[in-house]
Amino acid sequence: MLTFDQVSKSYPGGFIALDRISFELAKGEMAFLTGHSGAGKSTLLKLISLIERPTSGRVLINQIDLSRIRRHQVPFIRRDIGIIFQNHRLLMEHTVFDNVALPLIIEGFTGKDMVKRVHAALDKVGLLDKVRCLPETLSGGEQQRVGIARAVVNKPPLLLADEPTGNLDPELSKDIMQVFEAFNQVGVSVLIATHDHGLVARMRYRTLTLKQGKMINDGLLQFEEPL
Ligand SMILES: Nc1ncnc2c1ncn2[C@@H]1O[C@H](COP(=O)(O)OP(=O)(O)OP(=O)(O)O)[C@@H](O)[C@H]1O
Repeated sequence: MLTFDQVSKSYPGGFIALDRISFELAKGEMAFLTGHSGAGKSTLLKLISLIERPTSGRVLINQIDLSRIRRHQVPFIRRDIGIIFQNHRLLMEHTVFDNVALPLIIEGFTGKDMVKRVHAALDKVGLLDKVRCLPETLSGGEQQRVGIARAVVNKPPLLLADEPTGNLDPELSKDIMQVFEAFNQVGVSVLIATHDHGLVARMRYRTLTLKQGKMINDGLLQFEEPL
C-alpha cells in the first residue's frame, strides 16, 4: 500500500527532518508513528499526502512513485488518502452534514448519492443524530469524529491521522481508536502519528519510532522505552 524507500527530507536552511527512512505499510495494516516533538512525524505524513516532497528517496502508494506525480495529478492521489488532523479543522459555521459532504462535493457528487454517503459515514462514527448540528454544539470527541467521517466519506484505502487524540481524555481517545480499528477491520490501512505513550502501549500495534529524523524502532514497542 505504502512504501518509503530511503526517504530524506531537508527543509530550506538545511535542517534534516527525515533521514533515510525506509518502511512498508501493507494493505489493511494499522500502525502507530511516534517520537518526540520535532522528530519528523508530521513531515512524514506530509510526504505521503504530497504537502511536501522528499529531498531524496522515493515514496510509493500502490506502487505509484509520488515523485512522478505532477501538480495537476495531486488531487487524484489525495482521493485515496483520508487525513485526520488533531484540531480537526472543521468549518464551524457549517453543519455537520456540510462538513462531511465537502470532499464529495469537490469530487462532483450531488443529490441522493451524496446524502447517502454522508449519512453512511456519520453512522460509522455514531453521529447520525447530529447531522444538522453546528460543530460548536458538539463535544471535542464528537468534533473529532466528524473529522473522521469527513476523512472516510469517499472510502479511501489509506487513513492518516496526525495526533487524533491529542486534546481528548483517555476515555474519548479509546472511542476514537475503536473507530480507527473498525475501519482497519474492513481493510483500510491506517497510520496514526501520536505522542500518546499510554495509547501506544495499550493497543499493541506495530510502532514506527522516529528520533531526530531517524527511524529507531519498527515493531511492537517495549513499554519502558521513553518516546
Ligand atoms: N516548513 C518547515 N520549514 C523548516 N523546518 C520545518 C518545517 N516543518 C517542520 N520543520 C522542522 O522539522 C522538524 C520536524 O518537524 P515535524 O513537524 O515533522 O515534527 P513532529 O515529530 O511532527 O513534531 P510534533 O510532535 O511537535 O508535531 C522540526 O524540527 C521542525 O521545526
